[in-house]
Amino acid sequence: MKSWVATARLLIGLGWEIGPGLFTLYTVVTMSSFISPLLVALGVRPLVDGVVSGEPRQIVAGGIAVGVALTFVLVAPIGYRWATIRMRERSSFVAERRVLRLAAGAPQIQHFERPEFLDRLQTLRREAPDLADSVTMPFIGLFVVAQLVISTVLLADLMPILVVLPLVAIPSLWLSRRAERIRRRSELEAASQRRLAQQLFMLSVAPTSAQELHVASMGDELLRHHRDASDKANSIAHEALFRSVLIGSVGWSVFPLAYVAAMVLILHEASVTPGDVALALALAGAVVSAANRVLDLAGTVLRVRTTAEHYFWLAQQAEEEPGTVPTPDRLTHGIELKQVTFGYGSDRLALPGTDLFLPAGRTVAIVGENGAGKSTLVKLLTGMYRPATGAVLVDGVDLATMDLEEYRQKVSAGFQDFVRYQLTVGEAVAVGGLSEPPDQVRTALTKADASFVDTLPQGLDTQLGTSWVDGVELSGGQWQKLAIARALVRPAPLLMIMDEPSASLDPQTEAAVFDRLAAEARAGRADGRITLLISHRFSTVRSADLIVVLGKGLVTERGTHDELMTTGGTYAELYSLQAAGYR
Ligand SMILES: Nc1ncnc2c1ncn2[C@@H]1O[C@H](COP(=O)(O)OP(=O)(O)OP(=O)(O)O)[C@@H](O)[C@H]1O
Repeated sequence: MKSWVATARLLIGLGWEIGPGLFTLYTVVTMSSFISPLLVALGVRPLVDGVVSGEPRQIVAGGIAVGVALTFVLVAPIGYRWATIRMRERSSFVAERRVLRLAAGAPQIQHFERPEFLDRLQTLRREAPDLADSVTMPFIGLFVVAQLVISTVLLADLMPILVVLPLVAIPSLWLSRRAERIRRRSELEAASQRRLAQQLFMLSVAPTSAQELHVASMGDELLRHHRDASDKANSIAHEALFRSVLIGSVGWSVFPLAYVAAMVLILHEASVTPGDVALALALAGAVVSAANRVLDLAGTVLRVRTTAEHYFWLAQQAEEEPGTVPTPDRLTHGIELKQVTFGYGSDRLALPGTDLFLPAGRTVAIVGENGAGKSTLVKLLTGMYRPATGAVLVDGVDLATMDLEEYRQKVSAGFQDFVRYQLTVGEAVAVGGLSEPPDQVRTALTKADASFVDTLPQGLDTQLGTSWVDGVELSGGQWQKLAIARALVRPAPLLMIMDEPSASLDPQTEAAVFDRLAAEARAGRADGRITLLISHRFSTVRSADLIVVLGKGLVTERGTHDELMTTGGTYAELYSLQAAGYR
């Protein structure tokens, strides 16, 4: 029952978000289409009996009811069509926004790693328009039930035994539920194949992958995989649809047969008046219309509830008790990982009980081979992921207890797999700190050595991305400079993370950017700012206050460049190897 109420609340909330006026109008015109058959049934008995007995009051009352009903029949469809078109225009966007909020609004992103989350998200995305189309369902449901009850009372008034007629619908409803369960299972089974087909489609049409695909002539191969994935998804869905339609049809063939039997019973009754017969016939319309609605609704209600269940499930995964401990304005001690374990679901832990101390006011560089766990460390330090055991302590306070929204306002990060925002240049940088004043964008671009922006057709207002008519495409290094600028928009973060920020930069630019980052780090020293650099290029990390070597998620060496060179471990070996390459 609780989930029905929650579904009804979700639908009404969606309707309200689409627009209170439109929602109300849509509800009224939809419900008015139910009134007419009942009014006809109610009006026709006094009308016919009045005509037979010559009673004018009965004729007038019946005539008014039938007249009003006919007016509804004529006017309601016009309003209904208009309101439906307007609702459709808006509803899919509103539903899509709800899904977006679920996907993007969570404080952490850990759930994105789980296939079940992605499958449900895919299913919800496909079915969200259904949800938005059904916003009036809670009211319609009540109305249809009322219509059925009134029709039943009127039938019972004619002949008490007919009160059992609606009960005939129970087995049909039960079979409908079974049919819906089959469909729901198949949707989830097919979701991963649909997701695969969608990914292949996006890969084939994305300009970023077009070059590699064409050089390798992978078009036909991708098409084949796309066909396989969509065929698998379709065959799962078709088989389930066939079974559910079969079960549903068997269920609903019982009801019309029962009604025909009831009509025969009424006509055999000796005391019936002509008005009674007219009422029974008119009620056939009302009951059949109500039964049809119930039939439609039963399917829709179950389908919508299934969709709503995905929504609630996803909301539950993304939701968590927000921490309340405020983030300090400056760091005095530092950030510490204490016996942190973390894995992505496989048996192997990316961080198998890691201890690491990042002292306040220092620049710390982390180096290590591919897969050593450097980026995973960043995910935990930014609070995107939570340790399975152990803790990340910020000046001694467990990050899990802190207000993550506030903490992230004080963290800046540039990532190796940065986003190429198809916005204007100014916007693509400003998203790094939306609450910062606009002139910070210019300052950040200068720090990131992104003077190329001044040569673009509209400077900061230049649209980025070739999918726009006047959009400009940048080189890999220019995109990366924008990503670095984005990370520098916040002038005074507590933690500044640069995860492989210079892979696409030429050596001079890289040196210039690192000089500026070092100056930034010095400027933030008094506030205890920690600058964390992750790089495979050892020349860029040698000036860091502390260098940490990570191996299989554990700290294997730590010290300054000179100390590590003297020790003669992995760092010294790799540094010498890289340095020799440049000689
Ligand atoms: N999203 C993921 N799902 C599953 N496993 C992952 C995921 N991301 C990383 N891993 C695994 O976690 C381990 C650490 O990966 P991580 O990306 O942190 O390494 P890294 O040191 O940053 O590597 P690189 O230098 O190649 O960027 C690796 O074994 C990797 O396979």
